[in-house]
Amino acid sequence: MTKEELKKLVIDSPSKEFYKKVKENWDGIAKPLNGLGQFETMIAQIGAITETDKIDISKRAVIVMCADNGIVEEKISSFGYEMTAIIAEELARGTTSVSRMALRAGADVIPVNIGTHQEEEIKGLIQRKVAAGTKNFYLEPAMSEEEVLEAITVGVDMVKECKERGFSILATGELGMGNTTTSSAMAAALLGLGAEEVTGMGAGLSKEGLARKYEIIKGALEKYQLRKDEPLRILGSVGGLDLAGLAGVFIGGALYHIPVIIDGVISAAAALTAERLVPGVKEYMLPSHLSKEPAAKLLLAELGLSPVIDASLALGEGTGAVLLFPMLDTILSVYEGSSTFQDINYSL
Ligand SMILES: O=C(O)c1ccc[n+]([C@@H]2O[C@H](COP(=O)([O-])O)[C@@H](O)[C@H]2O)c1
Ligand SMILES: Cc1cc2nc[nH]c2cc1C
Repeated sequence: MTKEELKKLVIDSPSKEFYKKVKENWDGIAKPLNGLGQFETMIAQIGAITETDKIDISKRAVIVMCADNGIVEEKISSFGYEMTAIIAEELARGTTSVSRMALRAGADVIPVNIGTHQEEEIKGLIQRKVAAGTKNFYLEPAMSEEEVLEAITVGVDMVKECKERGFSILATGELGMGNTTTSSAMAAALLGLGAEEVTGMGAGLSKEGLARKYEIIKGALEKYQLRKDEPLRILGSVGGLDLAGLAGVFIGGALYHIPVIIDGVISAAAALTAERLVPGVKEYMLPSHLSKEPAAKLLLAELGLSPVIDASLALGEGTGAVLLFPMLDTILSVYEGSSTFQDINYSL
């Protein structure tokens, strides 16, 4: 996709008619009005996106974008390129946290190599490598504009393929050491905040490590002088291939009318980037959990979304997003099978 094609994308609003129809179905169920709170509106939103009041989210997947970040060379993470490769292999084997959770939740795992550092192919991952990791953004921009656009296109295309394969809902996930630094830097730029307001411990850091992470992000923000309204330049300067790919997944969800679940801080940074790139995309997003990373809350608030799980998760891979599936299943069992006021011969 070119920059011009991206700019020209127009997103239709999800169907107001089906939103209303689903809400009316909820209101007919013999329970307190809006008793299932935000879950009722989530189901209505899914109905509006998929244009039906017969909600079916049985064919589901989590897309896990795997990539490396050159910024790990600045020791902002306790782990380096080797750990991305190790966990990516585990992902391919089905032995990572998200693999286990997806298995239980009835979701397929779609692991995508959008840019790991090693030259060798990681078997079992879908090969969509845009580059062998990004550049160290403390020294030079992480990616060229062409790379950013190519990574966004990978994400959009993955959703197109999922649509063709009959998936009706998608969760987002990622894997890549250093990506809480890229996400924090992006959050600071997108929200106009300082490094200390948005930066957390990532996958675990010492006190000194955290202080260095602040300094690196602060230095980059000074270096690039990013404005809130230039999402493409923000991605290229301090972002990552996983983030750009996930922004593409959110855009793809809106284009192909598939609800896309946001995961943790990296996914949330990609979600806000997608909305800034193509306004209207956020209507196709579902929040899941509130990551322990401080930027997550700020990013979700900017999108006007409130997560339903608050459990200090800080794992990534799409684990929090996958956790929403069994919750939605439980809620749908009420939507599909509960007695209505009519069934109990009660008129409101
Ligand atoms: O999703 C989150 O909110 C999240 C929070 C903390 C850590 N992570 C995961 O940990 C890795 C990044 O941690 P770090 O410290 O290397 O930036 C990456 O693989 C993420 O999937 C993810
Ligand atoms: C072991 C490990 C597993 C992960 N999964 C996602 N990010 C990760 C980071 C680490 C360090």
